[in-house]
Formats: sequence, C-alpha cells, structure tokens
Amino acid sequence: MASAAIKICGISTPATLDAAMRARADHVGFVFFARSPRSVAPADAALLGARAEGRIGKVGLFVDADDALLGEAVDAAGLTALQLHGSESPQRAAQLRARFGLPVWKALSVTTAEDVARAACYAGAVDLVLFDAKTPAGTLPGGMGLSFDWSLVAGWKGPLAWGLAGGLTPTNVAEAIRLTGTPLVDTSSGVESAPGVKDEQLIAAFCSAVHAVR
Ligand SMILES: O=C(O)c1ccccc1NCC(=O)[C@H](O)[C@H](O)COP(=O)(O)O
Repeated sequence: MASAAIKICGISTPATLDAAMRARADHVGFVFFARSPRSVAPADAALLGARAEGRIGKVGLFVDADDALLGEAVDAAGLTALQLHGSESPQRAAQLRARFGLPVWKALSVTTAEDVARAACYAGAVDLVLFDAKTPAGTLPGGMGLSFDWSLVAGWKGPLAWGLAGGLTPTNVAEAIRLTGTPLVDTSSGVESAPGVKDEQLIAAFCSAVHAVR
C-alpha cells in the first residue's frame, strides 16, 4: 500500500508552516472562517502563502463563503485549491471551480452510509471529496477532533478522488490508512496542543506515522 498524501489544516503561523514543510506534508490548509480559532486574515494569509509558494499545496478552507471572500483569499495566499466545508451544492462548487480555475475539494460530513453515497452527487463538479465527521449543532462544522466509523469508507471506490478527515492523530492515522485505504489524510486538532495552537512535534509525528505506512 502506498502511503497517503497529507494535509495539515489550520496552519496560521510561519513556524508551524515550516514544520509542515519540513515534515513533508503535501498540503497545508488556511482557514477563512471567522468563527474558527484557526482563522487567518487575508494579510496573514498573504505572508504564509508567499512563504509556502512552490513548496507545498495551499488549500483555502471556506464555509458557505461569498465570491468576494473567496477572491480575496485566492489572491492574497496564492491558493492552489479551494476546500468547501459548508452546505455548498454541486452547482455552487462547479461554479467556483470555473470562476477561480482551481481544484475544488468538498467536505462531506458522515454518520451513515447514506452520507457517503452523497459523494456521487459531486462527481463532475469537484475534484475531491473529503469525508469528515459530523459535528454537533451549534459547533464548528469541522476541526473538532471527532471521528466517524471508518468502515463506512473502507476501500471506497467512488467516481472521484477522496480523502479522510476527522479525529486523526499521530497515534491512530496509520490504522485509519490501513483500514480505509484512503489516498489522503487531513488533520487539524490532532496536531494541536490547544484549539488553534499547532504543535510542531505533533505535526512531525503525524507525518512520520503516515510515511511509515507501507
Ligand atoms: O478547522 C477548523 O477550525 C474548521 C472550521 C470550520 C470548518 C472546517 C474546519 N476544519 C476542517 C478541516 O479541514 C479539518 O482538518 C477537519 O475537519 C478535521 O479536523 P480534526 O477532526 O480537528 O482533525
């Protein structure tokens, strides 16, 4: 089994960006959602984006954002992909892909097999679906450190590329890859010492655990 690609989401400082690049992560995520403890302002995203340019994928994370915010973030950070983490429809996702000319990732929150089956609706509209845990009402739609039943996506053979998120940590990520065969893993709170505070050693440990999977 080839090791999975890695996205470290919610990077907001140069030091933790450097840690992700040193650890050979494939993508970092910048969160453009004001309610998140990981939210970055476009000016900070510009500094981080310039530092990361050409060295790692830069995925902008949005929750039902309008075109103005998306455009500002794309321009500021030089994003390489858009991750939609709200209730964006396939039509809205396809519109954004055409407008910005960037790959679009759609996060889908999963509790049941029906939630996984919804991914097919996004075929042709997005480039990748990211299966993530459903979070409780009134909380953030992601980045809560919650897992779902991985057997629901084990060996998923859908019509588009996919990845796994939700509660992944340095300790459980190897098992998650072996069990599901996911081509991509995404973590946020699993590499933090407190909400929004990324830990360089945990980032390194997470990436090492992924790279060690054969
Ligand atoms: O990370 C956030 O603060 C966030 C806020 C709003 C929507 C999504 C958010 N994060 C999405 C991610 O890409 C996370 O990596 C994913 O949900 C997994 O998070 P975690 O369970 O904390 O590893």
